[in-house]
Amino acid sequence: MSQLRVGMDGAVATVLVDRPPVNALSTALLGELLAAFEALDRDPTVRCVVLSALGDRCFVAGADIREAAETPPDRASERTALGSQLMRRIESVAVPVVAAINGLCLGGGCELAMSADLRIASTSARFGQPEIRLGIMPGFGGTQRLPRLIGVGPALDLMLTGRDVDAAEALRLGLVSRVVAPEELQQEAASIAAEIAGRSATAVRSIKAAVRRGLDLPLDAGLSVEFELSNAVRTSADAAEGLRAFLEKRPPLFGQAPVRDRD
Ligand SMILES: CCCCCCCCCCCCC/C=C/C(=O)SCCNC(=O)CCNC(=O)[C@H](O)C(C)(C)COP(=O)(O)OP(=O)(O)OC[C@H]1O[C@@H](n2cnc3c(N)ncnc32)[C@H](O)[C@@H]1OP(=O)(O)O
Repeated sequence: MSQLRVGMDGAVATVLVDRPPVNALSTALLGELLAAFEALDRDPTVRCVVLSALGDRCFVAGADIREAAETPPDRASERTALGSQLMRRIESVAVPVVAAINGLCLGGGCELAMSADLRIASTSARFGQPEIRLGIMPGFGGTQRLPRLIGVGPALDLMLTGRDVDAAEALRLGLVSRVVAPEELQQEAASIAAEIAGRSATAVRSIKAAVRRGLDLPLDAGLSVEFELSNAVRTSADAAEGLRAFLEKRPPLFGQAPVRDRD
């Protein structure tokens, strides 16, 4: 039975994890998530994705410990590789992914949240990389993404102590960009996604591409990526429409999403 609920609301796709009791990432669930994001990335009608989970107790409480304990050590790397591949694939989706963290976001769950482009949380959310408590370490990208998001010191604090932090501290650290009441979370995520989906798809995709490609580059090379993409956007039909609409004091009517040529 599927452990994901994938739906569409206009140009916004929603991916909800549904694997009680804690939405632990089993190999099967990792595979379902990978297939879902690959399908969404091929769908030109999708302009933004919201990733969340059902209920208000757990976003994702980590990789499945029970499955891990039953996994022979010589097979463990297959699960780690699949988890890491999923996080990288989410990052490479052409449109923005908004993670709406509705509860416990631990270990592989925090790594999943960090593969999204932006994260919002409910006041009941908690974040951590407690792998060290189990005698293992993050393996789905946490040691690489967490320092990039919150700095080396705070990242090592969380990974070496295994402590978790509440939503307020996650906001202060920069791990999330907004915190709202639990009952407001899904609506907040939906309105952020709808706002993004209503913008020029060409400009939205180019901004994400420039940020993602620039993260791994020296500044001058990153500026070249921005220059290339910014010029392409500037000469797009959406740019002409956007500038004209401003001068005519009316809302712009942006065009269809560009068909993505697989890189
Ligand atoms: C796990 C490693 C997998 C990879 C294989 C090894 C390769 C090594 C490389 C590692 C690469 C993987 C990268 C990711 C790793 C991880 O994510 S490790 C796991 C990180 N998460 C945690 O450590 C959280 C563990 N859970 C808890 O701390 C608590 O359960 C909770 C989430 C805070 C909830 O607590 P509480 O409300 O008290 O309920 P519990 O009774 O503890 O739990 C309820 C039931 O849920 C089960 N459960 C909880 N977490 C998990 C989980 N991560 N996987 C599977 N099952 C989980 C728990 O056992 C309870 O079940 P029952 O006893 O049957 O009721």
